[in-house]
Amino acid sequence: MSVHAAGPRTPRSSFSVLWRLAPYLRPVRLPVAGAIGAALAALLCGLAIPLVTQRIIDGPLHDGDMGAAIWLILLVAALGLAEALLFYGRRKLIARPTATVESRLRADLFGHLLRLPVSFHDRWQSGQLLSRTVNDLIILRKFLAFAAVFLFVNSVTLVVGLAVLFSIDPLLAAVGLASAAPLLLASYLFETRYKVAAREAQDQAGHFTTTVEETMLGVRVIRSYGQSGSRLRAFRAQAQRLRHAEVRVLRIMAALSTALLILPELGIAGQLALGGVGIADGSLTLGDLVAAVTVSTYLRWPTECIGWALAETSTAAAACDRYWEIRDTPPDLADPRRPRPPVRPACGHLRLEGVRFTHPGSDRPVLRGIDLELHPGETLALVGATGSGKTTLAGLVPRLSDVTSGRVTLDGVDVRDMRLADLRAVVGCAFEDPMLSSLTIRENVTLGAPGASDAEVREALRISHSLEFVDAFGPEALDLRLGEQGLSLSGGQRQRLALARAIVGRPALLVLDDPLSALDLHTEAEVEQALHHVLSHTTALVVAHRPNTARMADRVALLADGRIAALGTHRELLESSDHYRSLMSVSPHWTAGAADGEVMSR
Ligand SMILES: Nc1ncnc2c1ncn2[C@@H]1O[C@H](COP(=O)(O)OP(=O)(O)OP(=O)(O)O)[C@@H](O)[C@H]1O
Repeated sequence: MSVHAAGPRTPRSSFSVLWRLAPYLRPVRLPVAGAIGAALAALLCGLAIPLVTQRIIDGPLHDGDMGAAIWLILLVAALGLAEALLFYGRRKLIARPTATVESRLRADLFGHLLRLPVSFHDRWQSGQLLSRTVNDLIILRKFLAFAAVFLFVNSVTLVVGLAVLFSIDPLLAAVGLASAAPLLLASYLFETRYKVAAREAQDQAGHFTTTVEETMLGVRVIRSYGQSGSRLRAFRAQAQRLRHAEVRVLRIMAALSTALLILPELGIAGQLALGGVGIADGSLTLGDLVAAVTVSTYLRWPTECIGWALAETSTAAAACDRYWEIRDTPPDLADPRRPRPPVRPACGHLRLEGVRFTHPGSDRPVLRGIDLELHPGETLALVGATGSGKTTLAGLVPRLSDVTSGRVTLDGVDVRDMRLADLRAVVGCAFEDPMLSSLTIRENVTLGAPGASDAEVREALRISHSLEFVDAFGPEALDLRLGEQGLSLSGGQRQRLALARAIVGRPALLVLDDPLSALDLHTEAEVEQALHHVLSHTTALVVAHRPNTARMADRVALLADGRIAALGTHRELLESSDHYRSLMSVSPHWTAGAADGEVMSR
């Protein structure tokens, strides 16, 4: 089970984190600029309304000229309508580019995840990856569509609004400014706390997703061990932690919002008091006071909005940080700079030379110097105690991991010098855990050989003894979509489909990691018989636990203490190696008969 969930990295300012999105915004800069332009135009319309109101009060209304007033009133209505239309235009313009940015970020993240080594996926919780691929990118899209635009536009609104206030009356403007300044300071101070809380809530959401995902995938085990109650308790505890984290975020936001609400009201009250004195001593007109209060009221929303936008910026920065945490992990299984062309036709000549391997994060080498050669067309069974490193060794051939030192060559070419696509076209793999996707049977089988014809698919299904149960699904069986992870099939059926997938492209080299473990002995023997026919033309490295599989091989390599402890035919090893005999559960006096094919159990 994967367990890793990275914490926040060295804190950096929200803006420097979010700046990394710039390359994604560049291609959509025109509609984004259009949306910002529309928002600024809407702001100008909104700010013009109090100035026209001032004119109406101090002009036509003061003089009793209703004819002139009508035109100005119509202008106010037109400005209001234009503001609403521009508001609509902004939303329409920003929707498509931000959705485009979101989908590009997601595609790049997903592509990167597929290039990251198996060891990365072993360490990371799948729920964390899921929540970063889905939730965090939704947060980023919403930030770009709303908060980022509002932050910019409302900052401009505040500056322009204060300038308008100063043009009406400097004293009233100073009162408005005095109420806005502490708000900006408070917003800045809240930002750091908010960012930490937002990051914690996002990490908790990732843990939560992991729990739900693991529970759904392991529902059979949970039910069969009567663990539903304990899983529910664990789920509730996690939901509680998520709730606490989210409540913390909301509390910080509530405190900030309260400050944002109260201070502008106090400012407007101050303006009314001072304005009243000004009108009384004649230094201010009624129109000036109405215009100043209207502008201040108008500025309440941008002020409030800046606080909200800063909080959203913190949330988005935390999501962005989580996104780049994965993108910054280097894919260690990249294509070489100057790939060597694959040998054509491939012979399947495999050599392991001085191969050593230590799992990342471990200090204990699993393989300590493996030298092994598989001649073209040869089948070699790899045998060893559980945990001896058979799967690890088999995974080095298709480069699921790379050797720590030494090298693996295929037809004389180091596999690290080949393009991954070229390598995987030559090497077919089947593992004990047959991962099937929720695709059709045909798509699952032709995963590594997309051009395979129906006849080739059916032949692979026949060899893997899958044809019978596949045909039982009906005439359109190949187009039948499997349930998630192939759960609508039995374990043995899934293994047989995975085997068909490995052999359908007739690869030059097959790597089979105990792919028949879920079959009954009788079916296994039949599949092996059919496989034997295929393997006579193909080089095969077969991880084997059962004597039947080992007996089918031309040679057997015994892996112990990270080295090849014995190499020979099944019969030779039965005679020469106590360790091999004990692994094959054969007593010494059985060896000759066993080698000739008598029944042995695992
Ligand atoms: N991702 C990993 N990180 C650290 N150690 C690992 C990792 N995967 C496997 N190991 C360790 O490497 C060793 C070899 O594991 P491997 O799965 O290759 O053994 P195996 O011979 O195939 O076992 P089995 O027969 O039970 O399938 C084991 O001790 C295992 O605990």
